[in-house]
Amino acid sequence: MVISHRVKLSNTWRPPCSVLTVIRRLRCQFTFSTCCSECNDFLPWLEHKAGLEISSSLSIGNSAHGKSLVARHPIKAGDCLFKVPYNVQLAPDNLPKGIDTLLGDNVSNAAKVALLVLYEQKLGHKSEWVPYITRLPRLEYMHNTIFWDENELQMIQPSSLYQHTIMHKLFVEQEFLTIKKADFIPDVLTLEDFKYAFSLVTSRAWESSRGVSMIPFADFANHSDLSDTIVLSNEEEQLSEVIADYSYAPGDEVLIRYGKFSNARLLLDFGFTLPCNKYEQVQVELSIPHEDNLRQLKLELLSRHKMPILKDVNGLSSSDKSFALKEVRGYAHDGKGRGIPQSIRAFARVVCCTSPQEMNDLAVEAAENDGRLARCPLKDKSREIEAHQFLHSKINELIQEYNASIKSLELPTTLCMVGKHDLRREMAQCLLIGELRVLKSAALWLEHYCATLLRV
Ligand SMILES: C[S@@+](CC[C@H](N)C(=O)[O-])C[C@H]1O[C@@H](n2cnc3c(N)ncnc32)[C@H](O)[C@@H]1O
Repeated sequence: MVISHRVKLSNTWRPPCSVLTVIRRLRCQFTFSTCCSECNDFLPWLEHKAGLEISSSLSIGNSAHGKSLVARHPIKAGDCLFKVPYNVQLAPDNLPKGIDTLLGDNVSNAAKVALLVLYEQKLGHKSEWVPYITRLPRLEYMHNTIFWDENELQMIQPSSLYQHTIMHKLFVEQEFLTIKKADFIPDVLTLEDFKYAFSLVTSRAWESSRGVSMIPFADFANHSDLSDTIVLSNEEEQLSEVIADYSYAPGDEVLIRYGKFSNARLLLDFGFTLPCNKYEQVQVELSIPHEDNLRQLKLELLSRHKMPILKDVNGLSSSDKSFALKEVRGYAHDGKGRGIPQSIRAFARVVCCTSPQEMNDLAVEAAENDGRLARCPLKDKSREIEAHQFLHSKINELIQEYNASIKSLELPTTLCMVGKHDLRREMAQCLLIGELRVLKSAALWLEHYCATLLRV
């Protein structure tokens, strides 16, 4: 049995039974869902297609987050919630053979499944998947940042999600062009149709041995960062399944965890954010200043020690390096504990070197240890403080930027800011507030670290 993962795309940064506290159980289980009467015939249809029972304990409901899975009967931890065989999942090999062969490896599996969704939609009532296809959310209910207009995207400008959305858009456009070139696509198919289908895939599909699959029924489950319930792939029995980690009363919504995803990832791929996301993280980019005389030497030193720097959009080396920061909780007085990642501290130590001799000392120290550069505190305490103050100042700059953006989102809305835009503004606020929380925790940790060094 293996854990199923959400779809990974190569161009985007990416990054699904344990005991939880009673509070977590409450937050995971007791969300409000009502019965979805127009979905009553869905499970019987899928079970008939699969030729076996998929779930005896769940039904499809309506919740604040669209459709949902709801306990029909009391469920105990360890019970199987559902089993969906591979033969009723939509994967690239469901595409008509000619199309699949023509596309070959030229496009991603996600793009192939998107094409499959469009193909089945086009078949209308002739599609064998019609009960599923017609229950997929409509475009107006989707808020993945790929659908945000330029004004909306400006709201998340301080976040790396802004840049990732641009890259993601380019990627999807490229996939669309490749498919168009294969020449079997009717001209009426637009990029907008394709973006919609592609986003349905990123927000509902899972990776499996069949590539990428949409798993009907399973994909009505909503996400909670506090849930430990994940989708498993049973390769032996050729099915995807979910086992209950908690007990549920009839009417409780069953929430699963799509992955340990930050709000940036949730917003890009799924079109929503979580307040106080347990897996919040922020991407921080640092660079070696162009005016630094030792810049070239530093870049060479970093690349010799496998700390590659980012490539810019033209594929050229820039001097930026991106680091993922997670919330730092608490500060151990001895400076130990999780703190901020060693990799960003190491980078700061290199950036702050002021002579080739200092850089050489770092290289020698790396060779004498595990080969990784600048992982130990600098012997010269004041230089160690300087490196961490450099980080602190960069993080503080970001904090100012985030504060200003959050403040601007609090301004009274203009008359045209209604509905969809308000929702996206709230999501932007939620994203920035979460990332700001992470940045502030890192700044506090750095302040403690420097203050401790000054005392000893
Ligand atoms: C796999 S589908 C889940 C079923 C979906 N609610 C539906 O109506 O079909 C994922 C989508 O559900 C919504 N969703 C899931 N969990 C959510 C949450 N915790 N908060 C807000 N929206 C959520 C998002 O729109 C997301 O793209």
